[in-house]
Amino acid sequence: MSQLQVNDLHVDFGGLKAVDGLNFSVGEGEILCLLGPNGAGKSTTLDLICGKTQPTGGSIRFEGTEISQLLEFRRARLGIGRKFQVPSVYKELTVAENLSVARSRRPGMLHALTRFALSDGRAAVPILERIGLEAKANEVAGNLSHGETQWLEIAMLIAQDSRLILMDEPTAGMTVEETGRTAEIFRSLSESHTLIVVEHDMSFVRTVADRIVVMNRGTLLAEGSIEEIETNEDVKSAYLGH
Ligand SMILES: Nc1ncnc2c1ncn2[C@@H]1O[C@H](COP(=O)(O)OP(=O)(O)OP(=O)(O)O)[C@@H](O)[C@H]1O
Repeated sequence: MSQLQVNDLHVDFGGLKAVDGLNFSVGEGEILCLLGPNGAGKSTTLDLICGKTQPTGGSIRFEGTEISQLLEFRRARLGIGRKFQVPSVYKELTVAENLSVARSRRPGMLHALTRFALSDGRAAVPILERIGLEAKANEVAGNLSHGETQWLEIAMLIAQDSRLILMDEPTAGMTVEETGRTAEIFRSLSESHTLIVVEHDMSFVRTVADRIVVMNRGTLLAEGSIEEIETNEDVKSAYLGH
């Protein structure tokens, strides 16, 4: 059964149909890359899934629950995490402290830090090992490189128990080495997490994607493997048309 099912999804911004009858699904542990020309509705689709934007019609089911009318924080509690292009890490806190803040879903940073000191200290280690930041646990987040900051944000989503992680251009601004490391992290994460990734870097997509969904004008244009997408005539003309 699919972990996420999007059916006939719509959103209308003052007459502009940014998402217009979109259908697709994602299986547990799958890495789905969302492609499409500028303005196709990819970021808006992530906004609709995480609850940043409310749809004007259609259904989104996550692990069998209809979530399309739930507020963003409720969807986060159910296990949907969104990584934005501008990282939301606390630059003055250490890497481990950032994980502690993410782990505590209750508001209030002081509460989170106290909890970390008392009980959560060791919980951060396996997450940091997975993401390759274990040597940086006590480093202040403001000192991390661009790539490390992005990985910390992914670690924070794992720490807050996100099972479905949505990412918008995660490799933007990364060096070739950081992009390669990010691909390794994604492949390892997919053993336990589902990822939906909007990404323009086709060599990265080729490395990580289990399946690709191509959007155009708010709707699904094509879906399949990288080979199927690259030879699809509708996809070629949609990109050329822009
Ligand atoms: N909050 C909003 N209010 C009004 N229009 C919006 C809003 N968000 C997005 N749009 C419009 O909806 C359309 C789809 O935008 P979206 O950002 O989802 O496209 P995209 O496929 O992610 O494009 P890109 O690859 O350029 O980021 C665009 O025409 C955009 O201008």
